[in-house]
Amino acid sequence: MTKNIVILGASGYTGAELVRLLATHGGMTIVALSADRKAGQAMGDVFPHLRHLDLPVLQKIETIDFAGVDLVFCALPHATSQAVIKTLPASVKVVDLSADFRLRDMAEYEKWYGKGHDATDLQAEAVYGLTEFYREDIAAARLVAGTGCNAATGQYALRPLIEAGVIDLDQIIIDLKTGVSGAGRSLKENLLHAELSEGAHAYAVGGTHRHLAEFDQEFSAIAGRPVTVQFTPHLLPANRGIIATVYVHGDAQQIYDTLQAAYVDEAFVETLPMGQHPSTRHVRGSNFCHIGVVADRIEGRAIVIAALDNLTKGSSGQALQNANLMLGLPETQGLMMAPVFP
Ligand SMILES: NC(=O)C1=CN([C@@H]2O[C@H](COP(=O)(O)OP(=O)(O)OC[C@H]3O[C@@H](n4cnc5c(N)ncnc54)[C@H](OP(=O)(O)O)[C@@H]3O)[C@@H](O)[C@H]2O)C=CC1
Ligand SMILES: CC(=O)N[C@@H](CCC(=O)OP(=O)(O)O)C(=O)O
Repeated sequence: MTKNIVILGASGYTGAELVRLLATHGGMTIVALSADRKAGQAMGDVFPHLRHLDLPVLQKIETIDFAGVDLVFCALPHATSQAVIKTLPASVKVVDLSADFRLRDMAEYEKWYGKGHDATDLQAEAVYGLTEFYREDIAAARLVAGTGCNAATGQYALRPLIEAGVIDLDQIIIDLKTGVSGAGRSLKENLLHAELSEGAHAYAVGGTHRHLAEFDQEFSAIAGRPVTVQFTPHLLPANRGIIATVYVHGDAQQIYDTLQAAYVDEAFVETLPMGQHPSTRHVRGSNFCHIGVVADRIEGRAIVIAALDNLTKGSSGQALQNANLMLGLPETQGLMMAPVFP
């Protein structure tokens, strides 16, 4: 018996990526797909790369019957997500891809997202969705909050190092580059080809990116004291992929050994041999995160580089990994595809 699945926001990038992943999963059946402006259209017309699949027509959320549904992937914008999830039957498990349930401190949510939370009771039960670090809680959860894609990349590089106490907690710089699909499919002037191609630029400079709230929350919890990192994202003229170059103070070999030991049994997080470093090209379309460590020429400093695909390990792949756990399926089911290269 396969599990009955609904994808809300299926006409967006992460929703479409979920459909792509579920096409070969084998243990989940899509029973409904939602859209807003594109409701009424066939998924294969909205996304011709999915044309070969036999899929339900896109429909408005309010017309979906959730009886018999095992799990909902909610790939809606922030704020819309919480308004919808709080109306779902309590029997339905939910993996939310938005930021609505990531932050435990509601004052922090209001500070970074500009409005109060409308589902604080649900927030209190939500589990943060970075699978490798919350595995047991995720398996038992009804509601899992997918992480920010930039936030995931930085955390894979840093969490084991903060936990092991092998880096200076007050000297962490995350310099991150991301492809444009992280911004979603809606039309925005700053995402036009002419604004993006043939160049790269920083954004949210000076500690203003909302994923800092996730870094603050998670790193401070691990360290048991406030940890504030410097973080600057850059937009690349690429569709998929995130690469974070993280500057830390600590012994490079010890840093390497710590990361290697932390991830040696993980199916999706690969620590490259010491001195090698990753590329977004080698994780594209896959659920893998590659991590590399290089000693800096300055004694006592190291560079840790992490790369993943924002639409797989950074969102939809992570969401499916979590859903597998929540539904009692093998964690890697439907996710072991090799990256697309070149
Ligand atoms: N893109 C990424 O790499 C990542 C995204 N996320 C998060 O995942 C979520 C989805 O992102 P993404 O797929 O990129 O976004 P898109 O903008 O590509 O898609 C948004 C989806 O939500 C639907 N939608 C928008 N407004 C409403 C509404 N008021 N009521 C009902 N449906 C609505 C859209 O329908 P329609 O188009 O038909 O109007 C579309 O299906 C967001 O919260 C995002 O922050 C998280 C990590 C990474
Ligand atoms: C390229 C780009 O714009 N990327 C987005 C992050 C995408 C993501 O993780 O989304 P949410 O946190 O919104 O869910 C950004 O940096 O704001």
